[in-house]
Amino acid sequence: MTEVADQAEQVGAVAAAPTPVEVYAARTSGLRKTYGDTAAVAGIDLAVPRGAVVGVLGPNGSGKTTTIRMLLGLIRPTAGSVELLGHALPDEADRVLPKVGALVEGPGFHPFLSGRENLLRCAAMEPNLASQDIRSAVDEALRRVGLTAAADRRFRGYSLGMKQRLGLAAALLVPRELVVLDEPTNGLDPAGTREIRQIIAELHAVGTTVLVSSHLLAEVEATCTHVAVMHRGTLVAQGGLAELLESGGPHLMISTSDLTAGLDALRDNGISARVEQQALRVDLSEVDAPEVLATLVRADVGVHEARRGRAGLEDLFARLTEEES
Ligand SMILES: Nc1ncnc2c1ncn2[C@@H]1O[C@H](COP(=O)(O)OP(=O)(O)OP(=O)(O)O)[C@@H](O)[C@H]1O
Repeated sequence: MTEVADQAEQVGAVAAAPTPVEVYAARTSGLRKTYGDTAAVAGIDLAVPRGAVVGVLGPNGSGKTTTIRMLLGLIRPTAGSVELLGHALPDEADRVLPKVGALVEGPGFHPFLSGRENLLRCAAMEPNLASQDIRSAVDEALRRVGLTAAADRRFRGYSLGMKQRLGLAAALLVPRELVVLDEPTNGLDPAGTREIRQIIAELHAVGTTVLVSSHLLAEVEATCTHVAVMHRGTLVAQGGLAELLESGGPHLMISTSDLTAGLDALRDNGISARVEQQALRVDLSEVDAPEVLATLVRADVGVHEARRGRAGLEDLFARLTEEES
């Protein structure tokens, strides 16, 4: 497992002077939540580096939402601790939560008020927003999520995607140091999904840390600098996306004149291979590329092209969360 914590600890050690806690926007230690006999989250040490865009991935029921709710102080952990922007939760919640924007399931908007009216109510509760700035902050947040035209319609009539956008607008009412988004693309069409990607990129560009849970691996691969993979309430991997993908191991994709003959030749020589996208795919963790090619040539299998590939996030995710059965 590639540990972000290790890297961050090293950064802290080299920098020496600043408080090491500043390396993280969020950190948990032994964080656990049980419901009866079910451990929704089974004691995790999550480390979210400042300035990163961290994608929290995991199959249904793996504990993503429960983790996010504990991070935001919405539910109380059974055990373990949470630190946000260097402050312990829940003791220092009042100090730190105004700096954290969040989009979590079921935002409590009023169904009979318009989107704008709902946001005005949210804005009035923001301690870091002066009353004379409320109107312009609401207008800007509505514009940013593409809701200006629908701003004066009742929330009750909003589509799921519009409700998501309004939740995001509430999270973005004031500049935040950390933005936490639970499944932000839920209910959005491809254009809406692209807009969320754009908003995350904008937040990242100004140094905001973003923690985003998602089922969409391609989305995470395109937007995130780091990933945390959850499975059955545990954290099975966390770290920089590039390093984690690298740890997935390189492979060779070979186009040949005869896939079946190629597959047989490799297997006869103890090299495991499979057919993928009309090519032979050979894992290079136990054999090197020249040996693979020499084996094919010896068996008189024509090699048209051979190129090294890296495991994608989908491969990595499948490997980490495969059921043992
Ligand atoms: N309030 C609760 N009472 C009982 N069990 C719960 C409660 N909340 C969550 N769980 C259980 O805890 C586990 C983790 O749920 P959680 O919602 O955190 O997973 P998730 O990864 O967010 O799933 P999904 O991707 O489906 O949203 C599941 O088995 C779920 O049924």
